[in-house]
Amino acid sequence: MNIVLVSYEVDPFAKVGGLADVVGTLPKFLKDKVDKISVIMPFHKIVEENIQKYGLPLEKVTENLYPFSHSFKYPFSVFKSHLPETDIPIYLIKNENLFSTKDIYEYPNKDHQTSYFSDCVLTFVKNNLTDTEIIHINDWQTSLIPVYLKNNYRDDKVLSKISTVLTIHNLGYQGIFSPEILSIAGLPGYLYNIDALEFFGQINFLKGGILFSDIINTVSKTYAEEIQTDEYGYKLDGVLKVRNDDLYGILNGIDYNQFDPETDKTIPYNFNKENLENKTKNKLALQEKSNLPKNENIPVISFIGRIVEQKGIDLISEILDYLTLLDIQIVILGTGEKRYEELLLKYRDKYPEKLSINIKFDKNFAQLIYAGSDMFIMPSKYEPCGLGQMYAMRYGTIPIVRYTGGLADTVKEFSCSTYSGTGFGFYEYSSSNLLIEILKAIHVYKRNKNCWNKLIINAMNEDFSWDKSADEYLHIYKRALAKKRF
Ligand SMILES: Nc1ncnc2c1ncn2[C@@H]1O[C@H](COP(=O)(O)OP(=O)(O)O[C@H]2O[C@H](CO)[C@@H](O)[C@H](O)[C@H]2O)[C@@H](O)[C@H]1O
Repeated sequence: MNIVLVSYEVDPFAKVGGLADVVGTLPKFLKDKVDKISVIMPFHKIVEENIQKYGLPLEKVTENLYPFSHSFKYPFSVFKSHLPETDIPIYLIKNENLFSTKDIYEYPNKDHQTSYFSDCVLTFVKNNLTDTEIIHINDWQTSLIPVYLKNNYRDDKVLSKISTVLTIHNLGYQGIFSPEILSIAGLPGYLYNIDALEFFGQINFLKGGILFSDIINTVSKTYAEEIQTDEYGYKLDGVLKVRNDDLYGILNGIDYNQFDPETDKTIPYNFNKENLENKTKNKLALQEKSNLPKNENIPVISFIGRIVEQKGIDLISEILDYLTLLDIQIVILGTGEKRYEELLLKYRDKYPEKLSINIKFDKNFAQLIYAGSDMFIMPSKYEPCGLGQMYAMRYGTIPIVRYTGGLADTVKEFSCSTYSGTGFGFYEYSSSNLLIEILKAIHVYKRNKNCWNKLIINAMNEDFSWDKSADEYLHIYKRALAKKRF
């Protein structure tokens, strides 16, 4: 089986969120189960910096290629590196003008950029990766690939043989643009049709991915169900229901080798279940780095993520005034919507002894937070899978979540009477529910140390490694090969 994964983000070449972790890790776990696996992504500006930072190789594979169908007849070149500590090739598609922004999602005409990229991928595959059997695309940015395949290249000797799998990491982002994009992208006008890419008078790239991919999956079982409902479907629930037979939910894993508190070189003190004193030392280091008073008895509650409504940031901001009355400290790391960033910074100025607000992207600081906090909050409005809660548990930090999507599939409600479970959670999306769960957790932390320590052990005993999920991907790849939709 020869597989090519295509993504806009791949860790460590370019990372904004969880998509990069998944595409940067999954191939490592599939490598020994398939004949060949490679990854393709855009050569974003940040990639050059990260290649140097991580000491990765870079060689030019080809240049002066032009996309077959796209109306932008700009040449592109392809460079090759590999995923760290593996021989898995990653091909980087380079065009000076289209992938030049500092932030990878900053380019003003994203429809031009992503459609150009999608057609370049297929041009490169046809020229250089002719034995490809499956293209595994991720999210709306790469969703035109199956659309090109099933419409423009259905008679092509190489490309017509390829099956496609689409992973939806977040249905909230769909790539909706004006209909002119069809002719710019060199796609047939008949696709402006309710049974194809038309979506309330516009063109929806993700809808194209859903309709034209052979198999679709999302990143947890619960989210796969939720997106078929009006509440979570973002107006694509009907289309997803049509594809219900080909829709799977496969929980993401995390890289247990890279994210291991016993060996992680990015944290000051390594620890394990038998040596939790070192977790406390990380807590003191975290307090120092966060400019908070150093005191191991004050519970530290953290949040890491994109500061957007999806992550329940509105709930957090609603209760900050109340939380600061308690004997706790809060550390927030993230970037996102300006209005929330500014609001959080205002609170930080009001309560500098209690709140540490860090508006930046910093992978090493994130590791210190996972290792040094006591509790990790993720009160998401919706959460396809969520990786933060898994990293937190791996580092003995107790998740407090809203039971939705992957959070419902990974966090088990803790009970002090049976000493079972791994965290705390609530169902109805409200700030008072979040507050109640935080208060419950603080109560256990302060009043019942035995119970809290058991909770830490339970969380650290969970297994979210990729092995099982990689087998499930193998299964859907086989199905995709068997089931080509024409
Ligand atoms: N400021 C910052 N500094 C350092 N690190 C930061 C950071 N902000 C975020 N991160 C890191 O980015 C990742 C976020 O991953 P998540 O899965 O929690 O959310 P995201 O919404 O991006 O992903 C989407 O895709 C993934 C993958 O499928 C799904 O799990 C998820 O539900 C879906 O919303 C984590 O590794 C986190 O540590």
